[in-house]
Amino acid sequence: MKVLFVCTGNTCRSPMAEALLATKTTVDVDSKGLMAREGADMSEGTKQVLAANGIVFDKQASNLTETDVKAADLILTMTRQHKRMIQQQFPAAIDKTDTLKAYSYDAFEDEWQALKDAYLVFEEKHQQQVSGEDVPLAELAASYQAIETLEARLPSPDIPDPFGGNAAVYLETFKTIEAAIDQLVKRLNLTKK
Ligand SMILES: N[C@@H](Cc1ccc(OP(=O)(O)O)cc1)C(=O)O
Repeated sequence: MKVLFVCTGNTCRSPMAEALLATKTTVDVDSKGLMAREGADMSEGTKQVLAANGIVFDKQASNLTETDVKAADLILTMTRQHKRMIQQQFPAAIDKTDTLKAYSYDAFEDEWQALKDAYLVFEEKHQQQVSGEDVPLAELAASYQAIETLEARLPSPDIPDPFGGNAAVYLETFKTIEAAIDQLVKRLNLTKK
């Protein structure tokens, strides 16, 4: 199995994900950027946070190609925008592309289900009102409020770019990615090193 991580510059987030997965498991892994400067070194913050966590890793940035997309079994992006860009450029990759977080945490299943249920309740009340039934406005408002509350609680699947941030920002990004990678290892039942 081949896992491919994708971010913007291929100098911060996707190299961290690649380094972590390569250190923890025997799976075939690579990383690419969507707007990378070909040959660029990893950012200083990335080098430092990897070294501080005992990870020996080196990488030169490069851009995602059709060959990479074809060779990968699973393409995991750092944000929903990366996912959309890949799906636009390489429509054949749709079924094997997701954000790292949503895929690793199995798309936050419980939270999504609660939100779907809340939409159904709201839709039903709305339909009743449209078809002339006497639905109290407060009831309609309350079911809409429930949707907003659940949406606000839904964790974002995006991992923001630490580029230009200080060591604390890089460490936070590293921790977020490491937690997601640990989930990924469990979900895919990968062989640990
Ligand atoms: N591509 C630009 C900007 C950039 C760099 C890194 C970056 O972070 P990441 O590698 O996590 O996408 C985002 C954008 C550069 O190399 O300077």
